[in-house]
Amino acid sequence: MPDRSDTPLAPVLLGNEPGSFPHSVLAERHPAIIRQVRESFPYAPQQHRALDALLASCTKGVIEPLPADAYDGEHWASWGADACTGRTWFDVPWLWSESYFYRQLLEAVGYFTPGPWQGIDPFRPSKLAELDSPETDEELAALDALADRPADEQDRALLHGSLWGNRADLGFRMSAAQGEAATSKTPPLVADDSETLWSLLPHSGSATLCLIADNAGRELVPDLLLIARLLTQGRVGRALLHVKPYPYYVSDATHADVLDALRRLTKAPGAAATYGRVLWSAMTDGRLTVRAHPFAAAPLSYADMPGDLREELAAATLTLVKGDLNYRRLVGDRLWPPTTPFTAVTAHFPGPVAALRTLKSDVITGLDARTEAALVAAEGQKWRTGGTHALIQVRT
Ligand SMILES: O=P(O)(O)OC[C@@]1(O)O[C@H](CO)[C@@H](O)[C@@H]1O
Repeated sequence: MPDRSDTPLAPVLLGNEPGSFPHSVLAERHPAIIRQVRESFPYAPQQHRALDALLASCTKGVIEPLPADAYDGEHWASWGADACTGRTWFDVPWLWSESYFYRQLLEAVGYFTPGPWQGIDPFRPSKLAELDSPETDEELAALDALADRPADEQDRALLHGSLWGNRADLGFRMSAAQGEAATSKTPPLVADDSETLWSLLPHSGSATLCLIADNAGRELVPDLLLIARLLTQGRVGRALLHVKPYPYYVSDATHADVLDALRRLTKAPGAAATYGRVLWSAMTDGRLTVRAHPFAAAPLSYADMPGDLREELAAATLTLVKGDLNYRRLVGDRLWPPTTPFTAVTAHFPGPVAALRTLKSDVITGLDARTEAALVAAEGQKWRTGGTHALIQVRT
């Protein structure tokens, strides 16, 4: 396995280059998210004023500190707040800027302030709409036909459901054209280590799986279906589902979203309800546990994870890391040459790890030179951010 120390560090992504994808997220997507949040609930004048102030700060101003009594002030101090405060949002690491934006957005709507708005998720209306959509009905109905297929086909379908479910993230839809297909000249999967993934989960009933979730709604539903399948097939004996401690990156899953998705499954007709019951009983007997570690919303790479989380992930047979943002945190939010070995940039991870991700940002590693050349020849650099390609990468 290539060692991390053999791999020169690539530049950290910043948002200060006009025309770049990170710049467009800070300059266009964040103001659009503030607009969306204003419309999500009848917020009071002081909340609108706080949103005005955040809009001014994040587009034309500098990074402001959290309130002195913020419950997580110490976390943010240890995550680099002092070094970033007073600088523009465009000049600090992009990952830091984005993560802090969501923290300040929740501050503005009173999510952490004792009172009637405490704990009200500004993104819940859009998450619920997605869960209630006809597309979700169709996806769940497809489970009925799947039940008659051979076991390995069912495994594969549910793995791919979880993988491509990552395309359905609500923040991403604000800036990407929907429905674009990968060109016929380039494969939808740019890397596929799924055979290795399955070999790590034999039918022994003894494996522990950690799944680090990404989005709620149409991504979390197939993630839960995959967990149910792995539990019923004995490929996994115990599963830990890691979600965010508070609403984040528009549609990221929280514990409340897990419960909404689970209720959606148990109330559905046909096979979907059976999956729902499997998950319900696994939660009640302790085979499926939901975790919301503060580090899940940290603006840092997983290389910097704290000891308690490291210990938990070290004990897992496999950790499945879902989505684009988690991929950025797994390999480091850097402009790596695409052929940089995935095994080298994930050498820090405490145990076997698999990334399931659709490509929605510039960060990419682990491609072979031929695949990269074919992608560039067909699409320029659009394949990196368009969400039309995906990968399954494993480090054992
Ligand atoms: O993690 P996810 O939901 O797959 O994607 C998150 C995302 O939409 O947000 C970031 C930009 O804000 C990008 O990394 C990525 O495109």
